[in-house]
Amino acid sequence: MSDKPIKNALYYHQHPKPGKIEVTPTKALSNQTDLALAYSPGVAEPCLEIAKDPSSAALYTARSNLVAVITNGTAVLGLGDIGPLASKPVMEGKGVLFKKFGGVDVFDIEINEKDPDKFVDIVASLAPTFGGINLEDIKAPECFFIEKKLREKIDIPVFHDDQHGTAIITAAAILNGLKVANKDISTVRLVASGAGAAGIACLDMLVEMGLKRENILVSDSKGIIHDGRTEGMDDRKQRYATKTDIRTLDEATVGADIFLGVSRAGMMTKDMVKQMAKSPIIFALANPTPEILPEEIKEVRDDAIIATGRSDYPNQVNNVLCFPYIFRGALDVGATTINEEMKLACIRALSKLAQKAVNDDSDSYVGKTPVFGPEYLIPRPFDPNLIIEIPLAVAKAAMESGVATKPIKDFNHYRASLERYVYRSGMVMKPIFEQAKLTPKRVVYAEGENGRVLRAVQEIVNSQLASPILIGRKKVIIEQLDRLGLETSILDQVEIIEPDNNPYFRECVAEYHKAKGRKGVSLTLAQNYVRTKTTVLASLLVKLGKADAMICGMVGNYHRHLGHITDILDKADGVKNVAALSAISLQKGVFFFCDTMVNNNPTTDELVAMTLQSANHVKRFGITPKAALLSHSNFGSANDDDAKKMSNAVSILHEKHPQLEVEGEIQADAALLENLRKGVINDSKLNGEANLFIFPNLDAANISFNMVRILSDGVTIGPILLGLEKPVHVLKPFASVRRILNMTALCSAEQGEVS
Ligand SMILES: NC(=O)C1=CN([C@@H]2O[C@H](COP(=O)(O)OP(=O)(O)OC[C@H]3O[C@@H](n4cnc5c(N)ncnc54)[C@H](OP(=O)(O)O)[C@@H]3O)[C@@H](O)[C@H]2O)C=CC1
Ligand SMILES: CC(=O)C(=O)O
Ligand SMILES: [Mg+2]
Repeated sequence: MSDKPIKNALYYHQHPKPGKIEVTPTKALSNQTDLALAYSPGVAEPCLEIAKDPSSAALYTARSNLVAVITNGTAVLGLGDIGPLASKPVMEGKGVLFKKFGGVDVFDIEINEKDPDKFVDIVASLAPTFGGINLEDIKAPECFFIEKKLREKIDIPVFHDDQHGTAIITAAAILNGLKVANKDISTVRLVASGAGAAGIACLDMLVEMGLKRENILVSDSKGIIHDGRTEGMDDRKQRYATKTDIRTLDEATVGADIFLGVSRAGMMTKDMVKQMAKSPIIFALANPTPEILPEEIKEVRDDAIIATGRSDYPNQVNNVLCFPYIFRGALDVGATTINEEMKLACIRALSKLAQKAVNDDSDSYVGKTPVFGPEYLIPRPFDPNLIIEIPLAVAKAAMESGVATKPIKDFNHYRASLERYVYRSGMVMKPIFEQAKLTPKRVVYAEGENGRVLRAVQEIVNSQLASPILIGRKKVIIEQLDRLGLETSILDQVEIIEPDNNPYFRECVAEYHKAKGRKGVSLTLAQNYVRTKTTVLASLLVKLGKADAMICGMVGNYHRHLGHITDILDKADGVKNVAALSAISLQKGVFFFCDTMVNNNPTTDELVAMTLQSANHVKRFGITPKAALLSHSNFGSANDDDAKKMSNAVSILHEKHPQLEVEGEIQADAALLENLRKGVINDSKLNGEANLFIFPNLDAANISFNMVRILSDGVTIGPILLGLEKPVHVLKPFASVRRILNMTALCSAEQGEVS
């Protein structure tokens, strides 16, 4: 790695506050009564209940959803024994993944103790706090002893992620790789580099799946593990000590079908790759730098099936595909352990999920459906099916194998409860990103010198979400990239348009003068605007077809930007007015608000139009729109003009668009709560909870959205500008890098002609 991405990673970890996680209370503590319940005297009641019946801790505390990620820092990724303190970013990272992907709460615990007996005692003594223990990055062979002892001592699931998580994912991906290569597990020859925690566990699992022990050669830091070797051996390595004259990895790879790297960076060479069998399966899983990089393999073989542990290559074989979900399933049934049956269920579910990706029409997410094959052996970490299918399979296996203390009675209900995690994890943008990568557009950024824009552009270039065009001074952009620790090489894939040296200057001025000449803008003034107002220039580039979409608003006033844009760009065909749609992804789901930015007091017709436009946009997220036209009035309970215009708009929508689930005029609580709604009317066209709120005026929409945004910890998207001829979005000055990325993806994902 050069030091630029490293600086970027340091910035990420440092801002907006140090680290990656925090602890958030789940109960209000807002008055004297709350205080008396949460703390003394009320807190004594659950304490006494738990003292009487320990299982009631699951009812009165966070224990049953709380997992400890525990390490002593002796084998941190492939970085070696860097100690417990230095391992903390990895452990916090595991915590984030547990929470984001599986809804599991985590305390990361870094223990300064290498003695295995003492370490076991410390961890075992923590069991009352947790519903499960996830051991992480503890070196072999101590990790085997530690895990075994802990499993004997405590009756909550103990899982060593580097062993079993890695083994589960690797087994699923190798089974699928063999299917793609059309090879049989019982006859293939495998060479492993690494016989530590991950290595031995992967081999044990593959043997359980049918790989012949005699077809395996393993190498560690002392060379090939062979019969009679004594140096650096332990019981587990001994099981893979083969009768062989081969002593080096180089010799071992001749004719091998599979290479499994769970050791260190750079252990495999191109020469080794060359001498492997036809369609070799090469899993270089060391983190952060694999045993060999995919591009090096591709230089010498075009038939290799490749996986790494990283997210920037296809086939990320990483235990993140396992631990959030296996724990989710285990915790949900109160499993006392994670047993072989649960691990096998996880392997089968993972492998099936990837194989299912064959033109799968059932996928409710729009955008590219990955197709099972050499570049897609295993689901991707953001696959929303993981949180549904894996815990279901694990929970069933726990029940069938008799280790579930809280068996699930209704699996349909359980499935539905898992679906809610999909939105919690910010996966709402997934279909948009997938579509964006298929149809990347030329997106022009009016504030191309802005630091957050440049950070976003780095990711946009890396992930090929769009072809960025930056408006700004090249010299300043380079200085900014350097200051921010970003790669200046991204500029190879970015077009820069300098306002003072603009190759389209004449065309832009002519176009602007055409639009504004009869509105008091002289030719000289037009020249001045094109040179000095970057939003004007960006809009002109879109108008002239030099860019497909635009993003602005990092500096200045929203309406001033919007004014410049609407001076130049037309509305889409048939559209009367533009409007802004803002979304927020909350624990309960994703909710859309319209119009949060543009129209002060929309008319009935404008409300109808914005409901339809918003509903179309909601569908782009793979979500069925359920619209509510909100009011202070509930189905005629008030009789003023504001209530009537909402009611009239709903009548038009019911008549002309009967397929749309829409209701109103309706109060916000009745829009969200079906029971409340049913108490007023019994023929509602809206089922369940509304997710698209259309407001009677700008004040109501803007105030409500900002209130929800600040009072919740939701991920916000937007404002999405609806109704223009081209995708153009005005952000707010506080827009984060993530927001810019999301809005860029929306621009690229917009269907329609690219000029
Ligand atoms: N993609 C994924 O999901 C995962 C990847 N990993 C990666 O796998 C690697 C190993 O992790 P883990 O098993 O936990 O660590 P361990 O420390 O338990 O094992 C490391 C293994 O690598 C071997 N090794 C170290 N240096 C060399 C060398 N120069 N030549 C040959 N072998 C060497 C060690 O040999 P010896 O036994 O002689 O010390 C040992 O067998 C790491 O890079 C880690 O990031 C781990 C878990 C999950
Ligand atoms: C992924 C992981 O757990 C590791 O590399 O150690
Ligand atoms: Mg690890």
